[in-house]
Amino acid sequence: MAGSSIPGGGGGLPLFTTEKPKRMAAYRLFSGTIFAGILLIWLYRATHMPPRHSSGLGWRAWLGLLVAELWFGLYWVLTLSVRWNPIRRTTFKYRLSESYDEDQLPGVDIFVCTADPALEPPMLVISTVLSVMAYDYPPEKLNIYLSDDAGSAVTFYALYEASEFAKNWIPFCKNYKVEPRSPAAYFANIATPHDACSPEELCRMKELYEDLTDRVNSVVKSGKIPEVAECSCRGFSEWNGAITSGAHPAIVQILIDRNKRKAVDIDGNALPKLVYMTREKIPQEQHHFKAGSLNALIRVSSVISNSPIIMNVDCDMYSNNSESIRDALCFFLDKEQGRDIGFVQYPQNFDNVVHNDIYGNPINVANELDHPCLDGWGGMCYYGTGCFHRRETLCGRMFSKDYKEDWASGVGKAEDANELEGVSKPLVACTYEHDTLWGIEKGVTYGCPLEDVITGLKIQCRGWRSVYYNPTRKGFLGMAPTSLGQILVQQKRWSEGFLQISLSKYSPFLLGLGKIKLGLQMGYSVCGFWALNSFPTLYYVTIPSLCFLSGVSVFPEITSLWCIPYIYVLVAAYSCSLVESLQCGDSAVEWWNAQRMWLIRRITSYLLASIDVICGMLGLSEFGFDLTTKVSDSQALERYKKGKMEFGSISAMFVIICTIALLNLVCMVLGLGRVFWREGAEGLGPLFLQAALCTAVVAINYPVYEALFLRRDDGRLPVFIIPIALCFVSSLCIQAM
Ligand SMILES: O=c1ccn([C@@H]2O[C@H](COP(=O)(O)OP(=O)(O)O[C@H]3O[C@H](CO)[C@@H](O)[C@H](O)[C@H]3O)[C@@H](O)[C@H]2O)c(=O)[nH]1
Ligand SMILES: [Mn+2]
Repeated sequence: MAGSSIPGGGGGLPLFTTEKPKRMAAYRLFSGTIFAGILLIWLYRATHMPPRHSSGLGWRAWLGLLVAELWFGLYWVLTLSVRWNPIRRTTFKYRLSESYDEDQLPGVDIFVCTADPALEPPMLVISTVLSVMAYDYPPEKLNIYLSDDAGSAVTFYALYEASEFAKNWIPFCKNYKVEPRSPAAYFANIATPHDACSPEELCRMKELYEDLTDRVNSVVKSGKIPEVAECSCRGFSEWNGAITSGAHPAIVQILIDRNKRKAVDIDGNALPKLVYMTREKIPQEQHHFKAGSLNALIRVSSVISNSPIIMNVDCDMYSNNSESIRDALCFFLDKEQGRDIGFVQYPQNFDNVVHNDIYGNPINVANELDHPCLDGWGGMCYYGTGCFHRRETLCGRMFSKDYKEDWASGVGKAEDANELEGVSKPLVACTYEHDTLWGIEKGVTYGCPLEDVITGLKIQCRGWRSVYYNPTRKGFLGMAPTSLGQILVQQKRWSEGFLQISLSKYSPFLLGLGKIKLGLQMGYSVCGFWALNSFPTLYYVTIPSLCFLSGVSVFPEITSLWCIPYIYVLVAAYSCSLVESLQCGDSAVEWWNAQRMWLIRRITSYLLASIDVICGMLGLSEFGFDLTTKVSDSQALERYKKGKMEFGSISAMFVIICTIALLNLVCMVLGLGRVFWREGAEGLGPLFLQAALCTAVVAINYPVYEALFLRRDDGRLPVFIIPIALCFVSSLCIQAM
């Protein structure tokens, strides 16, 4: 069957629509007034410079603040790009099924990546695998691949158990229209049996799941594969030699093979194909982390199923909506508007964040505003998980007007599983990519901690559009890290990756010149320059406070008219941000917590990221990928639920946080004391804005003081950090006085 034999969208009707919200004019006007305020602030700074040889901090502080305020203002202009032009997409799945028979739908290859059975428990991994196996989609068209970078027999065992469990789980999901289809998530939340499902049926399923959990977890604990399993699945024989996570041969095992008679569920329906893969690893060869495994998956799947659509998820990101494939296809298969759509990205949402999360994890504003704006500029970025791609796009194809996708390609390959395994193995040998374009022009790009974003940008520069789709029932739910240390490490990886991209030849302004819209280039740069916010922010939360301590005024006096732009810009920008958060579904507390996290991230993760990028450009360091752990101990979890910040193991970043928190506390107390003691309330006039800034920094840092002085649990900050921080604080204060 040729691709062209498939008819277009619903008898000519579009398979999706795009809407623009009204009332953007008011917002744009409002932004204009803020910008006017920013201009006035710049003007004030430029025209009120204290004389050069004035005493103390005066003019040097002034100059620094000028640079900081210039940066903040320009950065704010960048952020307008992710407010200017939001759009909203709606799909029509019924039209898709009206115009395509089930057997005309394209094949879909789904990739799941895991890298460490200790940080990513096998039960978590297989729950994700089961959730994507149970998509509402013809199973003959569905192929699931698990890449295990650790080459762990235990993970393989878990996948083998999952392949057996799927025979019960998939019909259960489909018969009773269960949501979500990750068994872990489903059984964790279920209060009452599903309407259509009898209590006995539910009970039976639950028992099967509990048995599965017990078996897998006991193997995880003992590390020994049961003999029964070894006998019934020949794949285990691959683990005969000495295998470690850093050194192992290539293994490809097809666990469910549609050509086998056994590969049906308990109702006799076909099961999706299920493949386990681990790339060959030897210590002296680069393996390129997740990007490397995705490229290996692209090659292996090209010989086993070669579906025209590829979707990939992280192992902790289960499918929460069984219709996501059909939704995504509404974009690709729309005859008029779908031809140049290269990928469809779903938002990242989290399953494990609690209400009023202390880390401000809910990223509703990003999901409800920033991303729809990127989409409005024709290019949501690729976030590495929860994304549907055309295989061809991912493999480097340029968009051209006469390109026609062969949606029927790949289906029904009838080769023997043993043969396919044999053919695939050499494709994932660690030398396979030598002298090829893999990681450069083909597949996911190497050499950057944000391989996904750079890959997405390149695809857009090859002429493809991308789409952001955010349905009411979330497509995917993942796990957010719930300790401060973990979050800061993750944020460092991201901001470092973004900055690296922005300063390289792949910068959206260079690579995208003339290929993507200016708004999109700016949109990329909002995250692209995250890291550079560190220096001005650090400056802003130290120098004015130190000046306050020593009585040097660096802002206009409260009675001066020049105060108005400062107050207006601050009040307007912050109230706007609060209103946006509330509108997008965050609570006020979450907003406040997110502001704190902004400050903390900027002075820690972003700072270290900037330093690392600079060192990297000088050839002094190389990037690594610190995996985010998906397990947390039960006490830490309790503390998280109670809204206590979890500091955990000591890190240099915590020293910075404490230093800033203590510095501002000292400056606030001593500074206010000095003013009132020497000059009384009037003395505050010239220093009012500084006092307010210093007090705001103190107020937002409350959880830090709590963790330093008040808490006694294991998640608090270790006491010995206080003298270290105080050393820094006192030396700064002495210099300022
Ligand atoms: O050598 C590696 C390292 C990681 N992974 C997998 O990559 C995924 C993401 O890793 P994780 O530690 O969970 O990182 P996060 O910070 O949570 O991931 C976010 O950030 C990454 C880029 O930094 C993106 O690739 C992810 O999609 C995005 O969810 C996981 O499935 C890992 O198993 C590998 O397969 N091989
Ligand atoms: Mn993750």
